[in-house]
Amino acid sequence: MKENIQLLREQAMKDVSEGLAGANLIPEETADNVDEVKKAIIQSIEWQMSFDRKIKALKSFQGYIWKSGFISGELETVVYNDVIEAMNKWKDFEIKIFIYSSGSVSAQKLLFGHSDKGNLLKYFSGYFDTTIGSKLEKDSYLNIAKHIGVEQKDIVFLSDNVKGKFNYRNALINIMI
Ligand SMILES: CSCCC(=O)C(=O)COP(=O)(O)O
Repeated sequence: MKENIQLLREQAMKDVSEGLAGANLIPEETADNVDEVKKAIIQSIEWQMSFDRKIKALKSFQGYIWKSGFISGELETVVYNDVIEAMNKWKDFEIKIFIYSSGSVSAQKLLFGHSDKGNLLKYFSGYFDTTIGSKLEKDSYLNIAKHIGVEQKDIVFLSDNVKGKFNYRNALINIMI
């Protein structure tokens, strides 16, 4: 936990020094400022979440919270019925499903392993996170294609990213938003 808070603190210092509007510092903890530190951490996390920031400090903290939340049963992923129908259909057609997310592989497994439709990990043939490369880099998509041994033209990348910034557009894979 302390390491995750330190990452958030360092990120906050960077954000404040770069003059990002809304960024706040997280003070070092002492015997008499515990509540102030807690408040600053919550404020910083909420600010980062408000624009869905994909950065290490936030994702590490997310992984920490998710681990305790999903394992204790306090958290459960809600999955629409048609997702299960689609994945069953793809399985029947022997279409392999992989995940590539800014969330860490361990976070992906927690999320899909603890859903209201049960453990969904059986549907996935592999997991990728930004250790393969940033989602903004074309090479990440090419590396994934290499890893899974499938030609780019035979891959369909499903995304909710409507900004179209990601370089999968140049990686010659098919995209569905
Ligand atoms: C799938 S586990 C983590 C989900 C998450 O925190 C997230 O930011 C999703 O980012 P993505 O790159 O998959 O859009």
